[in-house]
Amino acid sequence: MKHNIILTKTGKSAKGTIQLTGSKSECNRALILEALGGGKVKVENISDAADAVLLAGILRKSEDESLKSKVESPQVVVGDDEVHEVEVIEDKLPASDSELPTQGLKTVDIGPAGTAMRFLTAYYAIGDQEVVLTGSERMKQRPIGLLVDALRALGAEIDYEEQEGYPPIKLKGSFEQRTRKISIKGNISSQYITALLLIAVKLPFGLELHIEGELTSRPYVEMTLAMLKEANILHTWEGNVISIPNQAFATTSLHIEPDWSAASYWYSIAALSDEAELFLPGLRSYSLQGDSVITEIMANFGITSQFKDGGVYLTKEVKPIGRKVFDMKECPDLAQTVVVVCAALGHEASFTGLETLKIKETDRILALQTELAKIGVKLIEDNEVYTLDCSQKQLPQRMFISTYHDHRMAMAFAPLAILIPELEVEDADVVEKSYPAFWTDLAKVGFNSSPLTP
Ligand SMILES: O=C(O)C1=C[C@@H](OP(=O)(O)O)[C@@H](O)[C@H](O)C1
Ligand SMILES: C=C(OP(=O)(O)O)C(=O)O
Repeated sequence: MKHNIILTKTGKSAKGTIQLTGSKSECNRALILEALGGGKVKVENISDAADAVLLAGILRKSEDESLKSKVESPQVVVGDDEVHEVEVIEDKLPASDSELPTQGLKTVDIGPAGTAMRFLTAYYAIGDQEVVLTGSERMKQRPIGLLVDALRALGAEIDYEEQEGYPPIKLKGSFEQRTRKISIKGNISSQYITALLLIAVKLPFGLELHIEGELTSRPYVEMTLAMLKEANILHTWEGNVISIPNQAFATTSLHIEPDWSAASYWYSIAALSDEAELFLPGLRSYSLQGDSVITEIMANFGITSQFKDGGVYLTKEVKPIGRKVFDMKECPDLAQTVVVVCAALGHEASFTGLETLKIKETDRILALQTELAKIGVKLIEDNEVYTLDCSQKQLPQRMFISTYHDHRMAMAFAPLAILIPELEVEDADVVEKSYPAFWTDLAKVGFNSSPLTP
């Protein structure tokens, strides 16, 4: 059932301390490494993001007490209308200390979790059990063909259950490595590349991965290699070739940093407020997450980020907005945040690097265009450059935001409640995918969200 809320905000200042949950991206990688690590890799500060909790439930022992409250339920609601079930044979989940998946799952429903879908595809491809991997209706429209082709070239047997190139897929559990050298296009999703890099160390002959053409979302590949390095897995990256030999994991604890993509909504709140004094504990200036670039982007909107006391302080100074062009290729998950802030402030900026947005939780370009039209703002494409036209901008007294099963649509538009007296947000639970505490955190700085009774 979808729950809409009415969001209002008292005053135009935002002051408070917000403890963000762990990074979904870091956590998903850490969980795969934990599962492959033969008991050597531990994960600290697991994220509350529903996508990560779901992945943990699939990969970890069900008797793991520390996770029990989060993973025990056989059904996980993950931000859309569907309830995704993790189906288990023999009532047993694969043990975290198993080196490769050897028993257990028959059908795994990963819901809307794209990163987890891609990582599990590689993980099960080299295992020895037959697994059907499926997901939400949207997941069945998100391409996986390039990753499947790469895994098949390595020696995996994978079939499509419905549409060629898309989930659901059947992984046969009969891997025999044919080659160590494969190539993959880099401009569709970096998640395919990360998926291959995560399993590389388990390939008997290792991996030599050639990235063809442009690499999108590059910081996510760097995050993967940095986390592998924390587990003592070494690599070389020369030109467009990344090589990882077969190696053993060292005993490691991977500590998950707070989520910088989630932090971006606090920057947006600060940017739309007259006054802001926010503290986000745990965030450091050096981060594995490329989305920490939000500090630089938001400096253009008068937001100062000061790193001290083990976190970041945000303050706001009203000043003219400097930058006109924003390239989002390395930080696609920030695109909605920055586009909405510019639109709300009537700043006619241009955006590049938005190509991958069409294949995420929804077609984010179309979703942005549709919702921004409600405040009279256009997002116009010309040769892959998207420019805001704010000439007809008009903020209404009440606005309804459609969220399209996309957590980032809800979170990017929510700060508009600072400027619009009543904001109705569709399907508020959609935020659970990456930031379940979003609405309760907003309440700490004067937002009020009340459920809309049908
Ligand atoms: O590897 C990751 O953790 C992610 C990579 C990015 O995807 P693409 O590489 O498909 O752009 C990003 O949008 C996603 O939210 C998380
Ligand atoms: C694109 C995203 O996630 P995923 O691809 O993991 O579904 C996201 O969190 O914005």
